[in-house]
Amino acid sequence: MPDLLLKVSGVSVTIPTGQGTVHAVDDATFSINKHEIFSLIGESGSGKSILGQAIMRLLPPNAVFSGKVELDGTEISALSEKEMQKVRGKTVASIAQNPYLAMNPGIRVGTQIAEPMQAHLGMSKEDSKARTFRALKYFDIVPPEVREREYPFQYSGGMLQRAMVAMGTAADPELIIADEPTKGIDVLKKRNIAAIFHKVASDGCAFLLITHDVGFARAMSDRIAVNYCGQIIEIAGKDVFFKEPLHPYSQALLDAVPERGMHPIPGLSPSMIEVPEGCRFHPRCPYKMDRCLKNPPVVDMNGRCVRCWMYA
Ligand SMILES: Nc1ncnc2c1ncn2[C@@H]1O[C@H](COP(=O)(O)OP(=O)(O)OP(=O)(O)O)[C@@H](O)[C@H]1O
Ligand code: NI
Repeated sequence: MPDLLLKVSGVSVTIPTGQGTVHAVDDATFSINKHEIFSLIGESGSGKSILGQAIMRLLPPNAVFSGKVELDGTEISALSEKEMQKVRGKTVASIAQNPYLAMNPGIRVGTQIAEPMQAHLGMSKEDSKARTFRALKYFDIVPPEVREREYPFQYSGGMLQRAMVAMGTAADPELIIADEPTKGIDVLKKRNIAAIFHKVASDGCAFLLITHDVGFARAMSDRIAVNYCGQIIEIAGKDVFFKEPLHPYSQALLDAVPERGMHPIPGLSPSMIEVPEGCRFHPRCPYKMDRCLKNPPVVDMNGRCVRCWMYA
């Protein structure tokens, strides 16, 4: 048995708004093993980021959470906010999407990297400084003694991105949640990010990658989960998934990537407030049957899961 790290069981999140209740996440169930790179893909607005926020306990204040999240045997969804603060950054860290927003422009980069080590690992200033030097060198931000003292505006975009990863990994977390790490960056920088993540992963850290960049997910992941309209509709090993996606939405999603002819998915993305009854994909599905108006079961085929009547 692989070593279980994160277990998410029946997690749902709703957010009340002036227009109605947003069903952002519905019944999310999956797990991530130690050292594993697990990607959550799916179209914009399908609830990927909210699921990441639910795990980190960083949801919008009015969001309503239910379900259970366990990390390394601890039920983190039941911790007090104070206890959760100790977990955040230490056991599970997130890497923000936009380094320009995530870094404090008025504080030296070295100080920002050292801070989580002092806060979460109780390291002395000297030790954290030595580790920061190592981290800067590790991520090719050189010379460290100069770069450490610089402010974010003195960094290039790529360097800032690497500094963000250095910040996220400074306290040696076991799991990193990276939401859209390739958003708005060019192919070359994307390769850099992939290389950095692989490097961190090979040192034993697991990843939850949240992305609608199917190519990036393919290059990075051990396993893939597909999100549609707030629900995970398929979970599979990367190779089998790309060879033979089972859920009709997964098939449509892969047909929509440039390498496969960019065939658009027919129909419109559903509302997250008035979600379709039964299978949420049925209004757009070419294989629709009568029973698709009822909630489909999650069919488990030796660890490969698909939420679809065709396989029930
Ligand atoms: N603070 C909020 N208040 C109300 N609704 C929200 C809030 N944040 C997100 N939502 C809604 O929750 C749903 C899921 O949003 P989420 O950001 O998780 O999607 P996503 O899959 O990450 O999309 P993207 O790929 O564009 O980042 C959307 O319908 C969104 O409008
Ligand atoms: Ni998002």
